Amino acid sequence: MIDIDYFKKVNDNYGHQAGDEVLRRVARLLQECIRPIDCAARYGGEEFAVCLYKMPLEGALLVAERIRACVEDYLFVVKDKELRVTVSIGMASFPLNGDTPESVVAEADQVLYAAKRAGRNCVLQAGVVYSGATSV
Ligand SMILES: Nc1nc2c(ncn2[C@@H]2O[C@H](COP(=O)(O)OP(=O)(O)OP(=O)(O)O)[C@@H](O)[C@H]2O)c(=O)[nH]1
Repeated sequence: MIDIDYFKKVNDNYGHQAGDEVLRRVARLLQECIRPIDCAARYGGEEFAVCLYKMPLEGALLVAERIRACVEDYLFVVKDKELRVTVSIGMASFPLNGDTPESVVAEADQVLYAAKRAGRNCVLQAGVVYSGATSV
């Protein structure tokens, strides 16, 4: 699960249409970071879900870190204004962290909120320290 950090500030500072454009651009960045067989979807609001098919955990962590860094490095240009955003990412693996789609998503959501509490702009997987963030 992937959530844009402090997205309310984007709306407040640049307007709702700029926020919409950032959402569209983040969606495209996600697509560019995954394989055609994988799936990226908007889950709601400023939250996205990425499903990596038959991906070992080490590989999934690399993809998640690539997504985090890709968004961090991207310069968004909206109505002649430049802005940057970051994302927090919570990872869960099937069947390690849940044996149904619902339980894996719920676990990823929990870890995502731990990533927010850990300071944002980081990738967390339950029990794994990554990107300098605090472990859950
Ligand atoms: N422009 C735009 N804004 C949206 C859309 N859906 C949700 N939002 C906004 O996303 C913002 C989410 O704000 P919060 O839930 O407070 O989270 P945040 O500001 O991203 O802060 P953290 O998640 O805690 O880092 C709200 O201001 C919503 O109005 C959308 O489709 N377009």
